[in-house]
Amino acid sequence: MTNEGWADIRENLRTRVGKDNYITWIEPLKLSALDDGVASFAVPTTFFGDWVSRNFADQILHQLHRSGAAVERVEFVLERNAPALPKAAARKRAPEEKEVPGAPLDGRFTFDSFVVGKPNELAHAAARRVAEGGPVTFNPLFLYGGVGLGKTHLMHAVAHELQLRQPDLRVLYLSAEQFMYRFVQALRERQVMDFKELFRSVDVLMVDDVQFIAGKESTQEEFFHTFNALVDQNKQIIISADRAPGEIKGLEERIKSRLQCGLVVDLHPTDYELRLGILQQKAEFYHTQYRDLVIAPGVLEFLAHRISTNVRVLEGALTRLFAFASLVGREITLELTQDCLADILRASDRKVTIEEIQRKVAEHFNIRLSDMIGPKRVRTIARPRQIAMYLSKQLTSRSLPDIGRRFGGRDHTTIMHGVRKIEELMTADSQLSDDLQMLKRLLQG
Ligand SMILES: Nc1ncnc2c1ncn2[C@@H]1O[C@H](COP(=O)(O)OP(=O)(O)OP(=O)(O)O)[C@@H](O)[C@H]1O
Repeated sequence: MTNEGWADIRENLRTRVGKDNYITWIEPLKLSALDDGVASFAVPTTFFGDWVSRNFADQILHQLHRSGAAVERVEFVLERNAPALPKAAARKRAPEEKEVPGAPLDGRFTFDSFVVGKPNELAHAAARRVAEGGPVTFNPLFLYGGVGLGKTHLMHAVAHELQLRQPDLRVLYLSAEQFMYRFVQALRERQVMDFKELFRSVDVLMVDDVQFIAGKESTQEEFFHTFNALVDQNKQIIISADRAPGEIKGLEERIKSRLQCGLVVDLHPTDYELRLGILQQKAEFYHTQYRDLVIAPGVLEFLAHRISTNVRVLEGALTRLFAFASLVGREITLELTQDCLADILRASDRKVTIEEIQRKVAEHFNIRLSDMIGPKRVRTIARPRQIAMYLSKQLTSRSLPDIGRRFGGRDHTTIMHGVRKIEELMTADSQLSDDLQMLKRLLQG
């Protein structure tokens, strides 16, 4: 195989790893040798080689296999050490194949790089089961959870794994938005039959962020038929959304009920241990990149504690921290972390809302949420209401009139009275002060 042959194969990787990854990591690779089943690629730096090896080696190998090359292993060698490829090497043509035109998969989103903890263990186990590619046991697998909790990561991991285990499987991953876009395009170009045929011919269909089609009638209709056709053929479907099927407003009832037919699992917000695990994994990786950087004890723990919004923010913070520390050539201390990430840390300070406070307090005292804003004056209701007023003053930056408005339009003097009452009682009543401590802990995460 020549570098020209490699260039053809490389093109197939473009759709799999995404444009950005392709330009950064795949395009610069030069095939330098193909001997004894080992394909050697010349890379500009050791870090570059490490990264490509960790993230894309499997896919490169897979594509080489598909092209018919007799390769068992790929390796990445520094450019200056790399042997030159003989110019006259034979070239094998890639067999004609009908590709399933899905969205690109991110090569970094694999099961290996997914850290499992209590909040995501069920979703991970379900995704793993599907990735094994055995008989379809639950259809669809419906994954849901808040922003940046790993839904897309898990879906891509399933797709990678399936493609590795069963290269001939037609796996189609795309977002609901892309599904709609393609459908509209097919309508416009009068190619709806082709569209239907394509979507009904896949073995595994993955649709990310399905909430997007809520309220879009004809797209929903088409999605419904595609869904049914695939389920009828016993083809696996994986769907993700930001909330449970029943809670997606604007989604037709018949779709909601179909989506609930299989296994519905949620990714819970991360807990401290999971965040720390993710940070440790990423830091370990960065160490291979910035070998001289020292990270002081306690820094990762500090970040895991302070940044509880989502994993994407956590990752961004660590990337910035390592890049910054390597630029200034200093140890990553707590102080440097606080300086470098001041904006992220500020934005991540947990913001508690009055509604959340009312809900938690109502739950804690076993009263109705509506009583928080209602007129009842009996003590069993009035006292929790005052506690909620007190916590609203303490934990949010809202003014008294503003808090009053959220407590059923009460006057700011009523709120002030409530706050003072609790301050007074709290010094003498240890039960009350325990309740307050616990509620604060619950609310502040
Ligand atoms: N458990 C985990 N282990 C390692 N990385 C994770 C984990 N969970 C999330 N991430 C990382 O966090 C980032 C965001 O994850 P992902 O894109 O999968 O989120 P999402 O749930 O699809 O969010 P959105 O709803 O915004 O699309 C990714 O870089 C992903 O690799």
